[in-house]
Amino acid sequence: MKVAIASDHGGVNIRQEIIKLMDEMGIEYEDLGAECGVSVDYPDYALPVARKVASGEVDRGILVCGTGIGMSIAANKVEGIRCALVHDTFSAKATREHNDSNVLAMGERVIGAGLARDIAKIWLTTEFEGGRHENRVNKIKAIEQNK
Ligand SMILES: O=C(CO)[C@H](O)[C@H](O)[C@H](O)COP(=O)(O)O
Repeated sequence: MKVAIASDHGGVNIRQEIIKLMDEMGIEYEDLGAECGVSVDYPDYALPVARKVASGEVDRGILVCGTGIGMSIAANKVEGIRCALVHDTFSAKATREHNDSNVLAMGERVIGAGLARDIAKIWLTTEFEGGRHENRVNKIKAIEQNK
């Protein structure tokens, strides 16, 4: 699996923690910034990650900002992206099993690095269940295509 990861200035610490986790897990990743200590605009970081996931260049994306909200709103504007804003381990598992989410967003001003690490680990290792959930995800895809 290959993952693209990015944060704005509000999410640098959790991004570094998740990069450490992916190194430990042997997961290949592309780190798309932002540089530490510079104030940036989160859509400029959400978009490249979302586009790489949507095009199939990478399998998944992880985005971190202060709340995770701005990143998730921006990423979900890209066709094919199902970005889940997650701050608990139950949702991390459920959004993979039920929504087949392909981007994870978290907020560094909301949760600590330890919980973010647990969430990312679960999200990265949980499979989509398919079945009834596949029908529902297909309905989301149909909305995108105005069907
Ligand atoms: O997108 C956000 C809010 O929805 C993020 O939390 C940003 O990191 C935040 O808005 C950045 O705020 P700052 O005051 O410029 O640090």
